[in-house]
Amino acid sequence: MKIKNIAIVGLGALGIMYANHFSKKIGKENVRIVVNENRKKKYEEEGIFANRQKCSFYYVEENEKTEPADLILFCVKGTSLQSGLETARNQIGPKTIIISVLNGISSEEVLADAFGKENIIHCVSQGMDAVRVDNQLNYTRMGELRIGIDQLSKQEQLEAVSRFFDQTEFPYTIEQDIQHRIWKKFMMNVGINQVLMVTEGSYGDVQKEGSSRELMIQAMQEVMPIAQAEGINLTEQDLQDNLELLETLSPENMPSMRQDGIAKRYSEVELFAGTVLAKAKIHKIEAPTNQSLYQKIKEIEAAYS
Ligand SMILES: NC(=O)C1=CN([C@@H]2O[C@H](COP(=O)(O)OP(=O)(O)OC[C@H]3O[C@@H](n4cnc5c(N)ncnc54)[C@H](OP(=O)(O)O)[C@@H]3O)[C@@H](O)[C@H]2O)C=CC1
Ligand SMILES: CC(C)(CO)C(=O)C(=O)O
Repeated sequence: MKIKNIAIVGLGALGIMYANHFSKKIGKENVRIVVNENRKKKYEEEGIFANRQKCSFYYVEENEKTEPADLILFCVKGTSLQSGLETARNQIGPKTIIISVLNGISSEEVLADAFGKENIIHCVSQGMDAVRVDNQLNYTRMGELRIGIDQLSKQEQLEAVSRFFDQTEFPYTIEQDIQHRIWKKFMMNVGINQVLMVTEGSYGDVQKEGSSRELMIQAMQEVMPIAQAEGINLTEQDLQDNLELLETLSPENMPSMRQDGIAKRYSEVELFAGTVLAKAKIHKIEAPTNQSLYQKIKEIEAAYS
């Protein structure tokens, strides 16, 4: 199994970064950006820029019948995953390997329900400082994808992805326990993303001691007993590791959810506090900080004009 082409659904902060990288490495004709007619028109008219350089991308319309892609990357927000599934449908065949870079703990399940679980490689994207405003993406750190499999039968697909990433000099790490990694990142997002959306802050505000940092840590701590109840051994050490990773981010940058707040886009709160609260209820665990963040974020969104 050799990956020769890929499809990308969602040309936002991460989608632009990955599309730009792979287009340069394997030729833009092998990197399909799957879009509807309106998005294609907009992207072609306005252009897409990565670090102020105009990108050259190959757009494929979602209703076009083509050969299935060898690999597809889902780079939409959780709020658009359902529409992303429809956009992707014509790109996915029985051998297409599927990767979701979405935050949260549920996108792989949603994709498995739609396309089967056989070809899904689990993934976490982390360590980037990508900031997108409209068609302009800026970043200094591309971060990496952490990938892994939930069953041994997927070893061949994992190896194919690994060879492709090596060939294209794409940063990645193979995780032995990908579920743990996904929950660890989830804990981080539950803290950083939600608190900085509510406080309208940037990473610098939670890198120093103070009320924002305290709130962030409280929100993260509430994830731990829930993870334990779900059979994931998330510990205080994982929280400390997340705090260390946070130190590496540029103080003036901000997480994707704060970028949503600025752009008055509906956020991924359902992937974060929404999920924490749903699971807390099942396991009869208190999560007051997430309850309060959930309400505040919903109030912010209700005030969008
Ligand atoms: N930004 C970051 O630094 C990081 C983000 N993540 C996660 O990665 C995921 C993607 O985030 P991010 O890149 O910031 O998201 P963005 O909001 O920047 O981009 C999402 C893009 O998907 C497009 N889109 C939505 N629906 C469709 C569709 N049906 N077909 C094609 N395109 C579609 C949107 O277009 P339109 O605007 O027209 O709706 C938008 O351009 C999220 O889950 C996020 O939490 C993870 C780590 C870091
Ligand atoms: C970890 C962080 C905060 C930045 O990489 C992220 O995942 C996001 O912005 O959604």
